[in-house]
Formats: sequence, structure tokens, C-alpha cells
Amino acid sequence: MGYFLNCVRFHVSSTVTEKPRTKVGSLTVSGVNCYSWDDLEALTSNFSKLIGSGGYSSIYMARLSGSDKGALKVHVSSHRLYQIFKVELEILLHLQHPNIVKLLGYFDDSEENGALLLEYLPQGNLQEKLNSNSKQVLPWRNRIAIAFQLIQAIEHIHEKCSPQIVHGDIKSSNVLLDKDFNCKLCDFGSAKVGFSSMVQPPTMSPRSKQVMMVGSPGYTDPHYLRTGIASKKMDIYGFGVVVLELVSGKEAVSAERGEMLVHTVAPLLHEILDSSVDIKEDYVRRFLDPRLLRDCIDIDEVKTMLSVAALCLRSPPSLRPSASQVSETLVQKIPSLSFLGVKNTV
Ligand SMILES: Nc1ncnc2c1ncn2[C@@H]1O[C@H](COP(=O)(O)OP(=O)(O)OP(=O)(O)O)[C@@H](O)[C@H]1O
Repeated sequence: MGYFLNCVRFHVSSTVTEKPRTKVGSLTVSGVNCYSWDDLEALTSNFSKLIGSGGYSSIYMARLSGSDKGALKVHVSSHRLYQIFKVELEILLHLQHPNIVKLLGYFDDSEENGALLLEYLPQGNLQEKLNSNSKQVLPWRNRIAIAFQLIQAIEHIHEKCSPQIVHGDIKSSNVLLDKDFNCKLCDFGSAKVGFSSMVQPPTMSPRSKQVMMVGSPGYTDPHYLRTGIASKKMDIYGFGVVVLELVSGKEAVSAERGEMLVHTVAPLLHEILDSSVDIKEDYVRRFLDPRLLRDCIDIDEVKTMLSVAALCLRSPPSLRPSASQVSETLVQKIPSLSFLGVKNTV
């Protein structure tokens, strides 16, 4: 894990202390509200309820009209955080997809303070839901639906919108869940926009290249870590890790031992990719989340999920499937998806 020391990840203060100046009033831009700082103070009862925090922001509960709730993602008092906010704002202003978090409004002082008002997802993030301490065990049918919906979101940004977008940080804590456990991809602060498949980092010294690289331990494509070249295939790699988490219920990096899930599971994935070997049911069951053993699960569905993960994690990245190929495989090989009310748009 030494290489993550090169990655820029820092935690921001979880409280809002100074009042940023406001340059905008409450306007409506294509259905998205533009708020003043006073509006945000009123919506969040003065930032009284923190519901999440990440490397770049703090997220507060917002009360909208009636019983509607929102989540206010705040980036304050830093030029660097403001740049991340601007990237996410520009992207969310132009994205509309049922499996991507919806932007309701924003605050922007054009200097170093910004905030995004997002739809509130009451079931929190997938990482918490899969955590062994979670009271509720996420059933198998929800897990395959989440995998399918996540790849639909990725397919949308990679292949169906213009300009195309690479998310750049696909991981289970960036998958939010609504009340029915539908997936909503969030956190576009690391995204790259406007190229068809691949973007080279700008020419820079090896030292500065290291400083620019961002990654989440356990999810980052080794090819990206080596080269700094962002591509759609890095999102496919992150998706592969999320599928392993969904099947095993294990974390991408073990909290106890620091081991990466992709490393622990590598021998099984090699066997799966080697089509001459028929994987024994026992071997697959040993990897399955033990909390699911009471569920009536079609073991072929588990094998399909694992073989999709194996393909998504292949190196070099050119060997990995596209998002639409993954979508197609899931629809063809997991018949129970059709009973979940998941819309087949393939
Ligand atoms: N719309 C939302 N509804 C409910 N909870 C949310 C919402 N948005 C974010 N959260 C919570 O806050 C956490 C952090 O959000 P997010 O990933 O967007 O922040 P970040 O600062 O970009 O984090 P990082 O880049 O470190 O992943 C999420 O994992 C989730 O638990």
C-alpha cells in the first residue's frame, strides 16, 4: 500500500466556521436552484446535522419544503476544494440518470467556497450497508440489482452522454442507496470530461505527477497508478472491486490486516478466467458472504458475478470489457434481474 502515500487525500474540517460572502441570489437555472449562503444556513438549521464526510467535503442534512430532505455537500475555504466543487457542479448540471445522484441546487461564491444541494439518499452508502456491523444484511437480489444499476450509470457517462465522462473514483462509499436500495452513483469531484476514451496527464515532472494522482486504496487501477493516464477502464476496474465486495461482503482493504481484496481473491479469479477449469461450487461458496448462506442463491449467478469481476480487473486495461458489454453479460446471464423491476435498457 506504499504507493498510496503519493496520493493526495486529506480530511476537511467537519464544521463550517466562517460565513462565506454571497454573490448570488436565489435564481433557478434549468430547474436547479442557485442559493445564497443565508439560504443554506436556513436549509441546514445552521449546519446542525452532519450526515457524512469525505476527503473533500462535509455533508449536512437539509430540510426542503414539506417533509422533503436534501443533502448539502460543502467545500469551503480552500482554492483546491473549490476547484473540485466546480468540476462536480459542471458535471451534475448536465447529467440526468436514474442511477446518478440528482443535483437540486448549489451555492458558488466564485472564489473558494461552494456547496451542492443533492437529493437525500436515506440508506446511506453501500460500503456501510455491506459492513459486517450493519444490522441489516443486504439480500442477494439487491446486490445483483445494485451491480446492474451501477454499470448502467457508468455506461451512461462513458458511452451515452456528450461529452463523455470518466468518474475516476468508483468505490462502494460513492454508491448511495435510496429507500428501496436502488443505486445512485455520487462524487464526481475526481471526474475527467471531454475525451473519447483516454486522457494523458499534462507534461509534468515525475514528482509533480505523483502529487496530482488521486486514488482510493483498494480500488485504484494499478495501470493508472503507474502511468497517471486516466481512462474509462479505470472505472471498470473500480466496478470490478465493488462487485467483489457485493459477493463477499468484505471490504476492499481489510481494516484488520490491511490486505487488499483484489489480492486475496486473485487465485480464484485466475481459475475463473482459465476456461479449462470448471470452478467447484464449494470453492465459490467459500468466497460468498457467509451472511448470505441462508438465502436461496443460484450459484451460477455468483459465478457470473465473479467472472464479470475477473474480466473487469484484468491487465492491461485493454483486456477489460466496456460498460455496455458488462451490462449485456449481466442481463443475459442473471435471469433474476428481470424480476427485480430493473429496466433493461440494453
Ligand atoms: N446525497 C446524499 N445522501 C445521503 N448521504 C450522502 C449523500 N451524499 C453524500 N453522502 C454521505 O457522505 C459521504 C461522502 O460523500 P462524497 O463521497 O460525495 O464526499 P467526498 O468529500 O467527495 O468524499 P471522497 O472523495 O473522500 O469519497 C458518502 O459516502 C455518504 O455516506
